[in-house]
Amino acid sequence: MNYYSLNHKAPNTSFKDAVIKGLAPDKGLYFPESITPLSKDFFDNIDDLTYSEIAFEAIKQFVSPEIPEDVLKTIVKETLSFEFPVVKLNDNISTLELFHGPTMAFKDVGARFMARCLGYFNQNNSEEITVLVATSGDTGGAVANGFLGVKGVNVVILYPSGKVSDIQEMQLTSLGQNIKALEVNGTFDDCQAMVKTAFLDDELTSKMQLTSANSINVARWLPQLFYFMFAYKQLHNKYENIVFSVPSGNFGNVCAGMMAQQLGLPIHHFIASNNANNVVTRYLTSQTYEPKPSVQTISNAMDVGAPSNFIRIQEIYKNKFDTLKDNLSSYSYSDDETKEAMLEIYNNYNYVADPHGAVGYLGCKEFLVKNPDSHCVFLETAHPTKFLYVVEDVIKEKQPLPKQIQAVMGKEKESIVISTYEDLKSFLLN
Ligand SMILES: Cc1ncc(COP(=O)(O)O)c(C=O)c1O
Ligand SMILES: N[C@@H](CCOP(=O)(O)O)C(=O)O
Repeated sequence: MNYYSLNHKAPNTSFKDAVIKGLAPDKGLYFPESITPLSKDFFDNIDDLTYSEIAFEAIKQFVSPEIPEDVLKTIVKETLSFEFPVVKLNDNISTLELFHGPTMAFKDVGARFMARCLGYFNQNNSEEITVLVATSGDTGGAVANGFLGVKGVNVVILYPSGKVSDIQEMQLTSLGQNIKALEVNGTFDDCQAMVKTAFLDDELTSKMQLTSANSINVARWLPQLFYFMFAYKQLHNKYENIVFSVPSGNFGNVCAGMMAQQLGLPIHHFIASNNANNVVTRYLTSQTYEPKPSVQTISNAMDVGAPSNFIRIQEIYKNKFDTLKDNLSSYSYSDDETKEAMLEIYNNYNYVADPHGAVGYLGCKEFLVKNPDSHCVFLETAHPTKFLYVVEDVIKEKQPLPKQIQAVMGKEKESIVISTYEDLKSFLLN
C-alpha cells in the first residue's frame, strides 16, 4: 500500500517508508491511498475467526507487499498475546477493556505492532533509528515496553513534567537500555510540537534517522482499528446499532475506529468523549476548528489541545461537515463530572473505571438519551490502578495492584529535564 501526505506537498510513499519516516517531509500525516472494504463473508464468519485472524485480514492491505503474509501473521500473533474482553454494565452500555497488555493501556497493541514492523524493516540495516515519542501519559510507557531491547532502535520519550501519573512516569523512565526519557517543562502539546519540529530540522535529519511512535506513525495508528472488530465479534449477536464512545485526546483511536468502519464494520455511530480539552466538541457545534493550549485534568492522557489525528478524520469524511456530524458526536466533561461517573459506575455496577473510561461512560449516557435503541460500548483505555490516587480517593476503596503495575513500583526514575527545542536537539546530537 502506498501512502500520501495530508499536506499534499510530498511524494507518495510505501508502507515501509511511511513507517521509517513517521511524518511526511512536508510535515503532513500519511494516509493510505485506498481502503478496500473487507468481504461480506469476513463479517458473516467473524465468530469463527480468532483475534489474530481478524487482525491479519483487517491490516493486510495496509502493509502488503512490504511485509510478507507469513511475517505479518507472526507479527499480529505476537502483538495480540492478551485479552480484549467486553464487560456488560447494563442492556445499553458495555465496556471494552483495552488494558490487559504489558503496560495496561490501549497503546500496547500499536506499540508492539510498530516495534515488530520496524524490527523487520531494520534487520539488514546498519544505520540506527531513533524513535521520538511525545506522551501525555500512556504512549510513552507502551512504546518503552514495546521497543525495549529492539536492535538498532533508540527511543527518546518526551513527557510533560508533573502532568503524568506516578505509575505512568515509572513505566516510561525506569527501563534503561535503549530507552531515554526527557521531562519537558511544558504541556503535552509542547512535547508534540518539539517532536514535529525535529522531523523538519535538516541538520538533525541529515545526521540521524528519526521516526515517530505516536499515532502520527501509520504502524502505531492503524492496528488500533482491531479493537472495534474485537468488540463487534463479541456483541453482534446480542445487539443492533452498536455505537462506540471513545475517550479522546489525540483522536488516533476514534479515527482508527472510523477506518474499521471504512473496512465495512457495521458501526452505527462514534462518540468522541472529551475532558475539558474539547476542541472537537466545540468544532461540531460551531464548525470552527480552534485548538487551544491544553489544560490539566484527572484524565491526563487526554490533555491534548491540538489533536494530531483530526486531519485524518477530516480526510475520511472528505472534509464534509455534515457527513462527519452524521457519524460523530462529541461531548466534554469536567473533572467533577468524571469523578461522579466513576462513583456511579462503582455503586451501580460494582465496576472500577479509570478516569478516561469514566469520560467514555458519560459520553454513552448522553448519547443514549436521544438514541435509546443503541448499544453503546465505551473503551476502557487504561487500567484504573494507573491512576491509583484518583481512583482510591473517589471510590474510597484500596485497589489490588496487577502484576504489570507491581513490576514498576519502587523502580528508579531516570530522566533529563529540558525546556526548549534547542535542549532536545542538543540531547539528540550528543
Ligand atoms: C488512557 C487513555 N485514554 C484515552 C486516550 C486518548 O486516545 P487518543 O489520543 O487516541 O484520542 C489516551 C491517549 O492517547 C490514553 O492514554
Ligand atoms: N494520550 C497519548 C498522547 C499521544 O497520543 P498518540 O496516540 O498520538 O501517541 C499518551 O498517552 O501519550
